[in-house]
Amino acid sequence: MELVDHLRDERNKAQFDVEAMKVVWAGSPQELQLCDRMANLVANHPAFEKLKRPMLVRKELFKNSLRKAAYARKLVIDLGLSEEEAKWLRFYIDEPTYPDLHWGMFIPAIEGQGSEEQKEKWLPLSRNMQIIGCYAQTEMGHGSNVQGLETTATFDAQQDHFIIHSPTLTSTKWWPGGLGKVSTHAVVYARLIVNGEFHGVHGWYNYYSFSFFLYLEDHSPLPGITVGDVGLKFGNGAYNTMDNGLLRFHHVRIPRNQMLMRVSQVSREGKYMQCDDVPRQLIYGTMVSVRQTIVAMVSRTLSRAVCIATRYSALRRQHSSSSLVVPCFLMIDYQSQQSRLFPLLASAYAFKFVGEWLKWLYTDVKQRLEANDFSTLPEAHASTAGLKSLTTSATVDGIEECMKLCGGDGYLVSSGLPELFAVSVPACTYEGDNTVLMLQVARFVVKTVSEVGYKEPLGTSSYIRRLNTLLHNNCLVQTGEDWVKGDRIVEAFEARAARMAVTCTQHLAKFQDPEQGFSELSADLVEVAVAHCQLIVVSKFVEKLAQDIPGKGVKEALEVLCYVYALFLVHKHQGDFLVTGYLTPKQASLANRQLRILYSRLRPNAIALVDAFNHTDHYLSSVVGRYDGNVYPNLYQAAFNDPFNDSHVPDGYHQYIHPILNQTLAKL
Ligand SMILES: CCCCCCCCCC/C=C\CCCCCCCC(=O)SCCNC(=O)CCNC(=O)[C@H](O)C(C)(C)COP(=O)(O)OP(=O)(O)OC[C@H]1O[C@@H](n2cnc3c(N)ncnc32)[C@H](O)[C@@H]1OP(=O)(O)O
Ligand SMILES: Cc1cc2nc3c(=O)[nH]c(=O)nc-3n(C[C@H](O)[C@H](O)[C@H](O)COP(=O)(O)OP(=O)(O)OC[C@H]3O[C@@H](n4cnc5c(N)ncnc54)[C@H](O)[C@@H]3O)c2cc1C
Repeated sequence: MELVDHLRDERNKAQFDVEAMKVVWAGSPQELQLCDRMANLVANHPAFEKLKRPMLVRKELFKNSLRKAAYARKLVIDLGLSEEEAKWLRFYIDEPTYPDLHWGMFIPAIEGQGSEEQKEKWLPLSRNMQIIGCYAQTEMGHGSNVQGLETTATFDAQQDHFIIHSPTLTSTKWWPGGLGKVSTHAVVYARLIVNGEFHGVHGWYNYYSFSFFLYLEDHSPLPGITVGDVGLKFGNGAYNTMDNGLLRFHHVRIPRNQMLMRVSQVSREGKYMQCDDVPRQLIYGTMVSVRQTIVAMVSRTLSRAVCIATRYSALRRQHSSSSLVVPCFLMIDYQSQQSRLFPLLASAYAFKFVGEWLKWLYTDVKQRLEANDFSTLPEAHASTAGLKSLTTSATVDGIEECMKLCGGDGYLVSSGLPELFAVSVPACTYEGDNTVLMLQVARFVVKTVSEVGYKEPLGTSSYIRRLNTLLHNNCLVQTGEDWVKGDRIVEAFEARAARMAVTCTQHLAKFQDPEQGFSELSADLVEVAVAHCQLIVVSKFVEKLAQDIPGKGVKEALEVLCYVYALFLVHKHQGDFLVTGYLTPKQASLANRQLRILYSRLRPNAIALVDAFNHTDHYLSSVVGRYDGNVYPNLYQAAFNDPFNDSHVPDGYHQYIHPILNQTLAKL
């Protein structure tokens, strides 16, 4: 039977080579081929069916996710998949499970913080999954505040042991993924006590937390250990496939050599030593690595929501105001729909490119760290923290907007959007609360501004070198067309970021106690950080356009997306641009007018731009976002696939409805 493509007319409107755009989106022909292969492997394997997931209760859901993880492992072994292929396989299975933490945090923590000897011992076991690990840092009373961790690790020189203990209820390890039911091991963060003294006192810290490699359980917990799941989380399905756990220690003894010893060591005699050439911040290294991975992945999450909303918008018709009978307007042709949808489409591409750049930055930093060069660590910390915060917040807001853009049908689980929202929301909190991370960026920016004159700003903050120009030269835009020039756009974002940073730095200087100033100005500081991070995203998009991009019309389509992203932000934050005096109201309104023109240029390419994401229907798992656009019969069918429609008479009908109809409520 010939398949009807309900979006064919839309696809025919494309003004660029979609196959070439797929390569740009994927990053390279090899990446495209790899993702395509793994996506289809998952889509065509019955073990990875996921449509019934939201109907399962927690225990069934969890068992189902264990089954999928086991099949994934079997595929990795049977097909001899590489670590990179296995990563994409897990990604397309599209279900948070314990291997994410095992591969994403437990192994990187050992790689980053273990001594050579420890790595040699534990990494092969971990990589073969003979042990399964998690990353136990957060406690019930301390998440953002890592300095506040209360779990203790006391050295017992007599027995050459550490004694791990949870002294208070609030010191209970709380939230680590994979901890609750599955992990056999954990990297546990704790305060180190040697000879009755807290160690590692430093200018920045009252005390440090240290990481220990711990054996947790083999079916039942070891003596002195209490372990469990933190309980049901938001959303049907969603993050409930993960066993986020709780963990308490009652004077649990572990051998001394289970302290991860790259950053600091405790000798047999109980002597504490910090490696001179390794900065303390390295114990935060795993978080930097995962924040980078989140940024690398987040564009796919946003692209998925945008793909669903764009396809449905290009299918569903509404009535024109002149005729309430004949449906004529496609939803996507409403200017108001475009002004909500197209910036999200542009954001997905913008986040993809900034994610690529961040991956490059992180790879470079990692190589330097291995050679004990720590000079670019502050830049890497600020960029990973800030971009993780900016992109996850925008993505989660974007998914919610996509749900609304699909009207009532977006709210149906069969649209794929509610579960996507529920599974994504915690990304704004895990791996660092987004506000707390923005405050870290603000510290970095303010410090850079304060050091002007005696320390050269580098990398993403090098615009601060031109502070004088950015503070005093105002925008030169005279026409709408002036706004679609890369250097002009970047300069506008630089001037806004620099002016906001300088104002905040001046306000901070008025406080005698800098920490009090930082606390009182924290809301303004977050805005400074947002401006700095948006500048990074815009400038990386503009830099991408300067590269050689093959394929008919591809570069032109990307240019439109880049300016939509940038001018949307100018419009949204026009208060910043006006208050800092960089823009006049006329220039701001020219930017907005140009944005509308760009929307009309983007419109014919909209469907082709979401097709270029190359998402399978399995990955989208959305009736309204299907590739063939055959929405209505499938929407109708999906209603009857709901087990609630198995019977016309629901449980309880006879018991609770009949008494009302029969006027026999008195017998209840
Ligand atoms: C929307 C959909 C998203 C879809 C994403 C898909 C994801 C796929 C990825 C798959 C991979 C893995 C799966 C992951 C699943 C999620 C798991 C979640 C796991 C966790 O949540 S683990 C726990 C994370 N916890 C945190 O992040 C805690 C946050 N808090 C902190 O980081 C710190 O406490 C702090 C905020 C940095 C503050 O610390 P402190 O007060 O001690 O420090 P100061 O502010 O005084 O700074 C001191 C000094 O140190 C510098 N610095 C701080 N942090 C770092 C760092 N990480 N690296 C380097 N340097 C750092 C700071 O700049 C200061 O320097 P200065 O003195 O100014 O020079
Ligand atoms: C799904 C999920 C998975 C997780 N997985 C893991 C894991 O595998 N391992 C692990 O160790 N942890 C994990 N966590 C824990 C996670 O890292 C923490 O929740 C996170 O770091 C935030 O800490 P918190 O919950 O204590 O929030 P808090 O720090 O209490 O923050 C609460 C509020 O206070 C504000 N706030 C806090 N501090 C400041 C400040 N200094 N200035 C201004 N505002 C502030 C925040 O912005 C936020 O609005 C996970 C969490 C979730 C939700």
